[in-house]
Amino acid sequence: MTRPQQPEALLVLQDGTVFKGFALGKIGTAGGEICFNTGMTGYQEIYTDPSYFGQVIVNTTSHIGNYGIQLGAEEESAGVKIRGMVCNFFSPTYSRHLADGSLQQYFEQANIVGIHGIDTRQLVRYIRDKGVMNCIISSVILDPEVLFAELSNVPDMEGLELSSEVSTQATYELGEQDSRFRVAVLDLGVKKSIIQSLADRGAYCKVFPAKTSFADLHAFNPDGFFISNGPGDPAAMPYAVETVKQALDTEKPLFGICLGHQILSLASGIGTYKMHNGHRGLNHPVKNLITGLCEVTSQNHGFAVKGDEVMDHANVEVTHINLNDQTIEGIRRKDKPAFSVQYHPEASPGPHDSRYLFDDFIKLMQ
Ligand SMILES: N[C@@H](CCC(=O)O)C(=O)O
Repeated sequence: MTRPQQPEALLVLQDGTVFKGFALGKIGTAGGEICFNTGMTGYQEIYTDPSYFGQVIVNTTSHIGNYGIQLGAEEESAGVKIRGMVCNFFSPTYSRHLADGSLQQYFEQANIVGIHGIDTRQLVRYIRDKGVMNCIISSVILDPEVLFAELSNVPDMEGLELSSEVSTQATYELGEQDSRFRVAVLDLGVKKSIIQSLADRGAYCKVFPAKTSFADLHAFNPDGFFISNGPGDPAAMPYAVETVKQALDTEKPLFGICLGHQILSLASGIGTYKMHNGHRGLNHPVKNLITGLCEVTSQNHGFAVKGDEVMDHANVEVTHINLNDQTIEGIRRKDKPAFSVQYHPEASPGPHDSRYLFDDFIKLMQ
């Protein structure tokens, strides 16, 4: 049996390096920041995580698509958020009785352009050494020079505010209305499983658009504030920093995850920076400095908070560090009931070692 001819595709990096492969998903052209995720599973949760908005994801696990997709259950938001996808082996067919369809159809419907047949080991080693950069994929422009010229239209992630593009437009509520705790969730690109993790612990959550004023959050009369994950550069979000500063003044508990951690840091006077390469995967070792225990964590971030500025801060203490590169993974305020982590305790996908952080937030509200 001969295999059907597959359409060709090109991947061009910002420094001009060209990779040749085959088209997947929608036939077209897409550019964004190229990032690699080392997770072995959970591709649909990754593609629908709003924190990946504007990024082209390289999956280092070699088989993608083989278990299909599930609508709802494995979506972290309403639909695909990544800009493009790169993998080694892409399976257009799938095998799982619970699946609702193929990843190929899912990407076609969401207009997601991808490329497969790429030696992702070579690609990842390359971008790991050179550092994060933009890229462009196309299955219609097959001249590398023409494609390279198109790359100049792809914006740099540094300085980019993206939360308002993925945040909810209208408020909504989750959980039981007569719950003991009311949580105001600032949606900077929140993952569904985070709100679910709060609701599962008895919190009645009201989710607000990214640019909601503090006065509107406060009018909900919350027992605590939650500042979500999300895409883009935290330094380009003075509006969220201002909201968090005012929330801190209430002396009510505040918990931030990933982008929310970076915003709490900025609101506390600690700067952020763009990393050489982000952390994206499901097995990043983190040490909890309070308990002395290590947790294996799910991560997705390209920015981080400045370690020296945390260490020198009179009112902020480091609670968690990354055991691979000693970057800051968690902080807490000494003078306020506020804490945050750079990684993703809700996992989805990933290990569940860090779910205790949601319990800690609930305890703080008690
Ligand atoms: N956009 C931020 C935060 C990501 C997140 O919240 O998941 C970063 O890349 O560092």
